[in-house]
Amino acid sequence: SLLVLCGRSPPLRVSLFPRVLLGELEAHQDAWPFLLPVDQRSVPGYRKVIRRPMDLSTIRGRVSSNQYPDTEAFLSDLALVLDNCERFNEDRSEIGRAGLRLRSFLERRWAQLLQQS
Ligand SMILES: Cn1cc(C(=O)NCCN)ccc1=O
Repeated sequence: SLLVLCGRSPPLRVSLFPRVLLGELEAHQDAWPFLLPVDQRSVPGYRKVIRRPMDLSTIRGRVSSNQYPDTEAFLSDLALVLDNCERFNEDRSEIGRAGLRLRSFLERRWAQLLQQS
């Protein structure tokens, strides 16, 4: 019926934006600190300071198993990765700088994708 044709779910290409963005983040040269969960045994203080650890492989698993109810839940896990990084690392450290550069890329790239929606 017409309702099916003008359904409220986002157009297919828009619903693929998270996968497009995640693939580019995983390939980004500044993603290396964020690809896997921080090893809490080898990073003193991490477990106490960071209450909700998050990383790109965990997000990839959730995307692949459709665990995100909406795009906002996906974006909020991405923000958590970078917020944790800013909380735990000095801005001028290697990892701190990588986090700031990756966040800048993420924000610019997401805005670009939205212009295509
Ligand atoms: C995001 N993040 C990563 C590390 C780390 O050591 N990652 C291993 C890189 N090979 C330490 C602190 C931190 O906030």
